[in-house]
Amino acid sequence: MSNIIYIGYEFKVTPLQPGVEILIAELGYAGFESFVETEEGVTAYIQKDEWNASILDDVQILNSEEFKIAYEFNEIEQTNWNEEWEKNFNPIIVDDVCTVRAPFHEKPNTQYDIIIEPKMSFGTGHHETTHMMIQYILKNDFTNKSVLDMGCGTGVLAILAEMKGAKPVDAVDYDNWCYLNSIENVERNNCKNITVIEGDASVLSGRKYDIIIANINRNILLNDMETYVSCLNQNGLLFLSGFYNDDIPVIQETCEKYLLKFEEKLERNHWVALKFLN
Ligand SMILES: C[S@@+](CC[C@H](N)C(=O)[O-])C[C@H]1O[C@@H](n2cnc3c(N)ncnc32)[C@H](O)[C@@H]1O
Repeated sequence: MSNIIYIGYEFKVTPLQPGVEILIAELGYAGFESFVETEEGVTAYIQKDEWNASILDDVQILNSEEFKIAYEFNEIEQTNWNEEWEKNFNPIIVDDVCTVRAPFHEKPNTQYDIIIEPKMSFGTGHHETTHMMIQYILKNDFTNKSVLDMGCGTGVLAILAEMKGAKPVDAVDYDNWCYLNSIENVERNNCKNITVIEGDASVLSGRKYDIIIANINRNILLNDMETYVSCLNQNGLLFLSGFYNDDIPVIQETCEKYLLKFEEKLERNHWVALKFLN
């Protein structure tokens, strides 16, 4: 990884909160991979290969009158992500029962302890959508269920699914770096029932699952919904996240078109996660 070129954006944000929190969420969905909070705002990183000149066009907070945001960007060669993460990645605890932490953090007392070497993949539990998907996995029965984690990022949701008794579990991501990072994290957590697959919805043909978890984004979910539903067993569950409250009608309408039944909504900071029954 050491020779990958990144573009680093240094944002100065006033007022700092909730400006930085909203900005990070929006940048994550624009394709930025990692964030380091600073005294004045946040520095966000994206691989040069993923960057384009209109990368910030959909980041709405930049046009908001509530926040003053200035930025500059530079090309950088980042060589020591571990050191960066060690300084900036705190463990998170979900509902007092599940900790997501890095290998260098102390072992917690929670029932579930997930160790993630986050490097550059989305999925440390810090994002609202990951947090809500963890909550869904914690409160639903995964024992002996076949599970698909679509858009697995670090593999965190697949790992928790296995810890909750799911098997077999497929973890799919189209990003090569996420694919490799998920394999590492699956091994690090001694998971035995997870297969990590590199690809998009086209790799799903012919596969069947009792539960599908997909934390991606509105457009990919809408685009691939038909495929997901075709892979879902009767009475199977579909958990979706990666979109905002405002997106619920279009997501729900698409799910209902494929005869899924809406069951539950979770919400954090305008982000939502939905549960559907087949
Ligand atoms: C929002 S992150 C979620 C990561 C993790 N599941 C979590 O909950 O934290 C979305 C992930 O989906 C992957 N992704 C985006 N579009 C995809 C597609 N069409 N097929 C497979 N993976 C995709 C991205 O590479 C990214 O890792």
